[in-house]
Amino acid sequence: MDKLLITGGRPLTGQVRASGAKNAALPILAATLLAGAPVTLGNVPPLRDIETTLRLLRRMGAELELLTEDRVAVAAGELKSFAAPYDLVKTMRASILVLGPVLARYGQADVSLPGGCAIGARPVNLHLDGLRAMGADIHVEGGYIRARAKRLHGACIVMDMVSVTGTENLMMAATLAQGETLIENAAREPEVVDLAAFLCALGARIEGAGTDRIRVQGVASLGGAHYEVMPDRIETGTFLVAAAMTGGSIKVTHTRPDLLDAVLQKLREAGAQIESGDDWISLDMRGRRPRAVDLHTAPYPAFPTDMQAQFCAMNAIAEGVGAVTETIFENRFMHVLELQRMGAKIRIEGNVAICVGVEALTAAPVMATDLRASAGLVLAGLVASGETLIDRIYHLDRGYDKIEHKLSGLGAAIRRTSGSTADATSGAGVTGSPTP
Ligand SMILES: CC(=O)N[C@H]1[C@@H](OP(=O)(O)OP(=O)(O)OC[C@H]2O[C@@H](n3ccc(=O)[nH]c3=O)[C@H](O)[C@@H]2O)O[C@H](CO)[C@@H](O)[C@@H]1O
Ligand SMILES: C=C(OP(=O)(O)O)C(=O)O
Repeated sequence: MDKLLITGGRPLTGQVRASGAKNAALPILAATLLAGAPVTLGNVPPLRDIETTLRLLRRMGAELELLTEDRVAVAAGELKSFAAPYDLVKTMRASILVLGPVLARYGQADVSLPGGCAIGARPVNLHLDGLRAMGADIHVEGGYIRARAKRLHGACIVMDMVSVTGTENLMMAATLAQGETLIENAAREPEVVDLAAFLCALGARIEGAGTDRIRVQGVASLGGAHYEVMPDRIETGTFLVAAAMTGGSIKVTHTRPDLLDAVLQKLREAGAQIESGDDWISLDMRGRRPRAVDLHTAPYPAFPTDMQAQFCAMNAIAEGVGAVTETIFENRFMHVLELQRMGAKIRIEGNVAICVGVEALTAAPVMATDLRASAGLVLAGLVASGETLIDRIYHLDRGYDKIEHKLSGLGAAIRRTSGSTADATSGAGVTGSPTP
């Protein structure tokens, strides 16, 4: 099993390119199942989750061609299977995103329940309730969601909670439903907007994406298109926090500053000097230690839960006391236990992690428990004295494109080790390329 070995203490400097957004590419790939003609996608990040999705699409009968590392052609003319089996779904919750498209287009879908995971229970009741309101007959048996419908019809759906993939599933299903669907209390995340733009490029009629009220007029069929996936705001934010923690100065290119307002505001509070242009963000700490920040996670445009672990790592070595409140997932502080092992002074009170910053962390062997917890540990390793060994980095590979290459390009001492040996060359074992 691969691990990351990091020697802390080097300020990050230089320029790094953001990859395409995992959380936009996953629903867009699922949406290709709605397309009646071939689709090509660009800026698709080469990640483990993308590989899994491509495997799932191929298993269902889609024809895939990897044009370059980040460009893929998908022809999903006629599927031969309407099932998303457990062996693929168990590794990636986003597989639930095939439910809406397949049901809408083929009138049947059998999707394995994704189950709980390290960050919380993550039920899918809102997805199922919304599809039922659109006329689907849905049973959950043997761990599978079995959904049937002659043709979905439009409905007015008020979502009890803001759900990103819930909104995406219902919006995709509504594109081929009979009549109008109104989704109230919809997620406003930029990835929902990117998916809507892709669906509109296929011929869907969607208004209001990016607001909490999305209106979809169903059409009889969708065509094909070429589409470029938006940049990854969470990867961008992760690099910026890494620079802030190490007292560095970096520029992230091919990104979207307008999508990171809440994150940039907290970095400014921490003492970072930030500048931005249309597609770049620069951060300069001028060698200073960051100040601890208070924050609350909440749906977009508020502070993203997917950046919470990285800010916990920053608070761990910051000056002062910072309180981080997690309001989205009930169990998203797994990284705190590992940070404590590196000397962080953090205590958890309910859904708040209160951190008294220490001057330095010390390296320790630590265990990655989920995707962003892993990112938090990588950042801690970049500032800890000594060599930090991070185990179970397959979580990290789900969502970060060649993170060790990108960080070493910024001057970090980080390398991947394979299997039981801890002496592999830098970057060995990168599993980034999608292999459909
Ligand atoms: C692939 C993808 O885009 N993943 C993102 C998506 O996950 P995901 O879409 O799974 O997260 P949701 O927005 O659905 O979850 C928000 C909250 O709603 C609850 N809930 C959700 C659905 C449901 O049917 N019932 C229910 O109770 C969840 O348990 C959670 O407490 O949004 C999360 C919140 O921004 C991010 O952390 C994930 O990175
Ligand atoms: C929780 C995340 O992803 P997923 O919903 O795919 O588990 C994430 O990207 O931080």
